[in-house]
Amino acid sequence: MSIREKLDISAYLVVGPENTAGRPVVTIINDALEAGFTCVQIRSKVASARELIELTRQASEVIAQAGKSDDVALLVDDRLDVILAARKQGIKVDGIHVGQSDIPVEVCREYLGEDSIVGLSARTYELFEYIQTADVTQVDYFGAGPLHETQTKPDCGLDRDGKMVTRSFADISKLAELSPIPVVVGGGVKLVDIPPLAQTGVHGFFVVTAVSEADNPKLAATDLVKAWKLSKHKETTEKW
Ligand SMILES: Cc1ncc(COP(=O)(O)OP(=O)(O)O)c(N)n1
Ligand SMILES: Cc1ncsc1CCOP(=O)(O)O
Ligand SMILES: [Mg+2]
Repeated sequence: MSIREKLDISAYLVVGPENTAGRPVVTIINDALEAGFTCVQIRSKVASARELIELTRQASEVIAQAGKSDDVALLVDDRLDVILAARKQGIKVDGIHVGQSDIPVEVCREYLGEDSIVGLSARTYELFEYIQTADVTQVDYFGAGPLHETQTKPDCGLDRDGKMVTRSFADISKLAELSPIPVVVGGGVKLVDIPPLAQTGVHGFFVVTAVSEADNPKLAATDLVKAWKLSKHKETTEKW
């Protein structure tokens, strides 16, 4: 089974060198892997292409060292060029995450191939209509949010009138119900948000700050994974 078919976005780390309070990105990724995170995305708005390729190499190696190359997907935000260059150097990169104004998903699919993962950020305005009508034939999951305003992405959730729209748990439940593909929610997600988020029916959460800027990233990541699993377990047992 390809990693695309196995994709697990339940605990998804997004990280770049500008988010780690000076610590190496690869150390944060290692902590998250040990804690049970299931998906990793390299995202940097400041790193050069060469730096991104190197970060991707290190991330791929640390996933391999943990014996998780077939289970934990490694994606890069925005940079199709970086992924293609990394692959050319023999680095295992599993896919891309793009937003509404990035390279179109069809182009990503064409260049990356059928076994790769293509994630897409949902549009902010008229979100519910969009999620039901968007062409998702080339898309593996929607990224949605923000749950809360966040410094990591100040333009996140800006509506057409420039106003910030955060999503309530009721909105997110509706999103999970209407979306034809899995949804992962991020933007200001903290430990306290995990139990209600798990109950909405989305497939997972993504975080930058809650792990990569924590005093103890491994402990923070472990608590997030535990909270998600416990909430999901409770949901299953309560059904019976
Ligand atoms: C999992 C996930 N969801 C959403 C985003 C945001 O992507 P995008 O809209 O392209 O914005 P930037 O991250 O490029 O600023 C994401 N990266 N990951
Ligand atoms: C919504 C979003 N998309 C990419 S990064 C990001 C913000 C993540 O927020 P936080 O740093 O609070 O986890
Ligand atoms: Mg983008």
